[in-house]
Amino acid sequence: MTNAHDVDTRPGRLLLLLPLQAGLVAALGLLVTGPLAGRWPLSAEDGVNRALAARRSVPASVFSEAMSLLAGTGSVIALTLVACVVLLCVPRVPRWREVAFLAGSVAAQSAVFLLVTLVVERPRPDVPHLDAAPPTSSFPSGHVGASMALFGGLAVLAARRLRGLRRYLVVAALLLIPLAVAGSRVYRGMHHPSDVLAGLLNGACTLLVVAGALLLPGTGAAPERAAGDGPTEPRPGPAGGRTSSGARGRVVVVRHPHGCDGETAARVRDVLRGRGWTDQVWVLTSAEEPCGALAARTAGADTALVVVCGGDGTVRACADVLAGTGIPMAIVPCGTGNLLARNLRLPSDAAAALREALSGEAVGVDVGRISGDGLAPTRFVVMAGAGFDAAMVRDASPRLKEHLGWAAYVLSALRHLRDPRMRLSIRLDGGAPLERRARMVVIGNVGTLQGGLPLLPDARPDSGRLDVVLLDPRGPGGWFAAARHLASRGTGRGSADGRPRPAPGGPGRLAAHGALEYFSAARIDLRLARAQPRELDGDAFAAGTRVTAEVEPGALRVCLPVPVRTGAPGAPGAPDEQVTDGAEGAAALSAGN
Ligand SMILES: Nc1ncnc2c1ncn2[C@@H]1O[C@H](COP(=O)(O)OP(=O)(O)OP(=O)(O)O)[C@@H](O)[C@H]1O
Repeated sequence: MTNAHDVDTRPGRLLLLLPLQAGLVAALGLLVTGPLAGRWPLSAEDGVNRALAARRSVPASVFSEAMSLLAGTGSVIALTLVACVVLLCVPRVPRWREVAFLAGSVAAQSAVFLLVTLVVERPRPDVPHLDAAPPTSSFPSGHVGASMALFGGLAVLAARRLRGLRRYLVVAALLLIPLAVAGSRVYRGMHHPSDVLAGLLNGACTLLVVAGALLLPGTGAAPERAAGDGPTEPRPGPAGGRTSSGARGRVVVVRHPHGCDGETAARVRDVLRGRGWTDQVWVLTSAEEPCGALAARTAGADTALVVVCGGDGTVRACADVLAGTGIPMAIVPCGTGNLLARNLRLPSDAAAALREALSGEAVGVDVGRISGDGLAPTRFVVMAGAGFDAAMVRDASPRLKEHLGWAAYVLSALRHLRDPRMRLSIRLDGGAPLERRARMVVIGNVGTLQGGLPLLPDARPDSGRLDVVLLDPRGPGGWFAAARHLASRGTGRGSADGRPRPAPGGPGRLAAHGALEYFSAARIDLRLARAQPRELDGDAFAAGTRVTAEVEPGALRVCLPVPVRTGAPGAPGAPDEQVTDGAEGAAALSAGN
């Protein structure tokens, strides 16, 4: 549990470690030049310098000169300035905190270095020098310390931003630079090996201290605000009136650590504090507990709001706990698909979504309750599926998801285009079973996929019903017709076959030459002839033959911005054209109208 109040003073306290660090490096320098001088391994250092000086070559000298130039004072200042300008101008939201970290690390390292050289005096190695020797002590190496602060600092930022293989490659490449500078300085006869080790140590310690002060979530550094951010004063919000002391109640923040990185978490924390939610309890999700300890945190406690920082899987797991409790949920989209957030028209930026949600109203949204063989009763908020889409979800590579986002699902889908059709029977609201063949069956609470593709054009999160689509394309022509139908609905262009018509001999509505069949019901019972892969809100579940889904109208209170738009975005003439304002609109959605 982390309380925002507990961490306010940490940055100041951590920066106090810098003088301590200067003292330690200076003490090390005094040891190296005093009692330890002449003892192994320091006694071997002159030999190393002499051996390198004796083996100098043109390529090595050119390389070492380039490295020394790169780590020179002028280059480090210029590169730091460029990096800071890039951090401020290139991302959508200026990265003030990262700028402060980088510039602060470079400046703090130099300050510690200068302080140490006031105390420690060590002559340069007794070999020919390839550079003019600066007046400072040989211990520690300023070039190496500066390059560690700058390139090591960039490595820290890259490690926070990048994912997968790219992260390791970039971080390794950046960390190699100070090592190459260290070797170059010894090669050029400018430093003993222990000088460059002390430079590396000084740079690394500076990074640790400054990162601890400025980058860790909850360090209480100046809030980072996007352009157009609202005022920081607490405003009327979706839930949880103020206590007598003026503060709001407790907010539990559920954080999927992979999707919601440290910086996003810090922005979420800042937005919440700016809106008066100072009593924050943070819980982390895990593969085994996709909503962390949310149930324990909300059981019996006075939780006024739950903020979910994750993708649809995390939102689903939290919704399963919160449905029916009345505790409102705010969604901070941090996943790959974020389909519920998209369908509810929340901004894709995490902090912006939270700000808008907190400025709006908590309204009732339907959830689906689902069970089956090997599927313990649980809930979903987006879509549940069996067949093609579940196989696609199951086989999407996590690594590709990290690099390509939802395009990874498209690649996975291509592998399953030729999967065999399923035989199934479907019962709607306890009616007679309908026998069908299909490649995929999807039951949806909302209907729009990535790119505005309306898989279930009539689905609305407040309809009090669930929508169903069966996909049964025959051959490439069928797939093309289905794709064209969905795409034309997505862009608002109707096709000749675009109008769904009643299915002959059943309650469904056919479209795309019969490749798509739509239903709607409050309860759906599915029987599959053979065990099929199944998915809930983008997470694969065990294969099985039975699925029962039932709607729980308005069971989940979700904080939505006002004006409230309802319906499937992108569907022409569909409810997404409706825009209602303020509390009235929220109330209408809440009532499932
Ligand atoms: N700390 C964790 N480490 C590994 N897996 C986790 C962790 N926390 C949650 N998970 C798993 O992540 C899945 C939920 O991920 P989530 O849906 O939030 O992200 P996503 O798949 O990227 O987003 P989306 O569903 O929007 O595409 C669950 O299957 C859960 O078991």
